Amino acid sequence: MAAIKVFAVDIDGTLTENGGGAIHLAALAKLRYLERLGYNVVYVTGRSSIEAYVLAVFGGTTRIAVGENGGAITIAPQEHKLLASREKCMEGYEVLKKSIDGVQIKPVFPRMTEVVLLRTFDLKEGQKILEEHNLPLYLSDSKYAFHINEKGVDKGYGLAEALKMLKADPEETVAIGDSETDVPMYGICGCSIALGHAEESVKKKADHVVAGSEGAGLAEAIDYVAFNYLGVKKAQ
Ligand SMILES: O=C(O)COP(=O)(O)O
Ligand SMILES: [Mg+2]
Repeated sequence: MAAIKVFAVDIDGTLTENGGGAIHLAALAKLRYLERLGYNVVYVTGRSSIEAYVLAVFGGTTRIAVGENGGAITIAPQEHKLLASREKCMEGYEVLKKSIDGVQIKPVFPRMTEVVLLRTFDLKEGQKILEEHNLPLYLSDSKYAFHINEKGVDKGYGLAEALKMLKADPEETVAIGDSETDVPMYGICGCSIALGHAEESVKKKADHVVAGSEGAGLAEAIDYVAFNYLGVKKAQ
């Protein structure tokens, strides 16, 4: 593993204590400390990139925020790098709405490159319908929402763009998350960690799994990296 420079951190279920979004403060304190030590802590989330950017500002971490499941990167209040088209994703939404009952937009903060839906229908059935209509889109489940994104646009793609801005390499990056939407990050990073409540299919794709969940699991993951990759000695 190359020397670590960046921590790519998911938000919901990883930094937050519950589905309601409450931040695990001990984990946030550790992230801010990592930033003080000179590491870059970058949020990579299905939330809006603006929410993640604001969290980075108030939390004291790197002000490059990957949101919308990799479709949007916010680097300043008025500066966003858009990696996908919301219009194309809206086409998929219109098709799904006509084909399946219960397809509803989730009332989240505005999105620039994707569509966010309530988890109120069968995801596999939805994906089948997108394929039947030859739409270059895919559905994913962060456990907090369903996302319609353009094929090829995922957290790994968005993180890779953010790392270019930091002049950092994926090999020098640790990815920490809790759901299937984090797996594309695992695939490109030098070290990947899944939290304890993640599904087996997600844990299998990670280099390491911690016991703790939501927030506490992130704090445990940071300790794991510190002791195993940053040369920090465990107190005897
Ligand atoms: O899907 C969302 O809205 C948020 O999920 P994430 O922060 O776990 O990616
Ligand atoms: Mg998550």
